[in-house]
Amino acid sequence: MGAGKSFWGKQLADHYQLPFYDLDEVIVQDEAMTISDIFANKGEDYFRQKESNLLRELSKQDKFLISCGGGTPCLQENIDLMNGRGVTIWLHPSIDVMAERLVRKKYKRPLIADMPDEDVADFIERKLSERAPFYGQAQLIINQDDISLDTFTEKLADA
Ligand SMILES: Nc1ncnc2c1ncn2[C@@H]1O[C@H](COP(=O)(O)OP(=O)(O)OP(=O)(O)O)[C@@H](O)[C@H]1O
Ligand SMILES: O=C(O)C1=C[C@@H](O)[C@@H](O)[C@H](O)C1
Ligand SMILES: [Mg+2]
Repeated sequence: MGAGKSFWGKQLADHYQLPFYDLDEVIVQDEAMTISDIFANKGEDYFRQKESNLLRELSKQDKFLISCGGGTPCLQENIDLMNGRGVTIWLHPSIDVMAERLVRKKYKRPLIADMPDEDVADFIERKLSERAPFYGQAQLIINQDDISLDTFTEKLADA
């Protein structure tokens, strides 16, 4: 959450002229509901199932770029699918940078929407340590705060 997947995914897809899918946005359009409303009305399990189904569906295409959701890779079959279909990148800025971004857009993220601002950094740290075994299976890791499109294109050229 707040790592910059949606922010950079769109720019990278434009750069490489690839069809772009922000998985969260695809879910929102398909359900005609915000993510917060899906969590509240249909539950997280429903969201996770939908997320996995749509990932599988979108991955049938030839060339594409997906910005997944923060929880998408945390199901082994999802990270296996992503690694099998292409290049995966773990965007891993510092916790402080992510917390600062998320506090501004908390309402969009049901996992933190009702959390006091001062608790967000601890929550991210906890989530990251739970999720690192999955995120760490990505083929490339970008763990700097100041990055540009060149940061990606240089890494991808070597991939
Ligand atoms: N390098 C950056 N410079 C400035 N703003 C940024 C940068 N990266 C991300 N942001 C902003 O930070 C916020 C969070 O980024 P973004 O939505 O891309 O995260 P995400 O990884 O897609 O999170 P989620 O897992 O919740 O979908 C957005 O408002 C985005 O515009
Ligand atoms: O980190 C997460 O579990 C989430 C991140 C967002 O991308 C959304 O998929 C949703 O808010 C859940
Ligand atoms: Mg996103």
